[in-house]
Amino acid sequence: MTGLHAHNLRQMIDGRAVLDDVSLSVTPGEIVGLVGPNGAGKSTLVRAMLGQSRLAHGEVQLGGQDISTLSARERARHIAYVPQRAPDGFPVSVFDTCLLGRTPYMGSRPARKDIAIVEQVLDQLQLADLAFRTMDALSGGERQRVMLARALAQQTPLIVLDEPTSALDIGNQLFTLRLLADQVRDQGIGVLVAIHDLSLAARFATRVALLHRGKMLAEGAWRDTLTTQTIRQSYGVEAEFGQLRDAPIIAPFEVGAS
Ligand SMILES: Nc1ncnc2c1ncn2[C@@H]1O[C@H](COP(=O)(O)OP(=O)(O)OP(=O)(O)O)[C@@H](O)[C@H]1O
Repeated sequence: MTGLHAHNLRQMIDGRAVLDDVSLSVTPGEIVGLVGPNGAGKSTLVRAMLGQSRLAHGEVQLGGQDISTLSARERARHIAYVPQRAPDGFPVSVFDTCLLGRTPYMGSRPARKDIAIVEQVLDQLQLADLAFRTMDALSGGERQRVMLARALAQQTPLIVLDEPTSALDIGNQLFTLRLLADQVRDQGIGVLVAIHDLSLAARFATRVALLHRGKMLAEGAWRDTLTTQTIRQSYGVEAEFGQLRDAPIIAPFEVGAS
């Protein structure tokens, strides 16, 4: 059971279509970058793809099965989710928060293997020094990195992340995207990441999907998806394109272009 496929999703909120005939897939070995302006429907689509939404139309399939027919435990063995906002104010240690990622595999208590995996992930994310701090005693960026650690500890073939770099400094943004790219290359996992930074999306995503007002405006290689015209239409800005070393740079210049 691997690929995640959303077919023709339509979701209504207060009589308005917040997702309108949206299809999107993520399969092992790729990073799909989901971009679009505020309110475009990225988080709504992410939640729908996790099987958490009531849809007016369409279906989400995980490995060919309707995701809504799978138990929470089955889903959690296949998809790890990093939410947009890490919950704050709960006095649980970083270590125990990451251990929650092992829940889909655990009985009533963690096995030695679960502990070892959490230790390894905390080392990998350079969070070992914070392991016994409680989540409510962390900065916003630290909490966000712990949520990523929890997802990695889940060891799933798919990871879905909703703006995992929004609270991170530039070093940790790069570290996070590189780490995801390495996991895709070395472990063959599939990643769906909603992200605002178009340069990072273009640089790290194997495919980019641009959502605008609940519809999929463009999807494919970043050069085809993120064009002067699609950025103008969706974000209302004039963007300039450049390249530094091998990295594409997409910078907004003028507002009010739509
Ligand atoms: N519970 C709700 N009640 C009413 N409207 C909602 C609700 N949840 C989401 N919406 C609306 O649905 C639309 C899509 O929201 P969503 O959070 O998916 O956007 P987004 O692309 O993730 O935005 P952002 O980049 O700001 O995080 C928005 O117009 C939002 O106001």
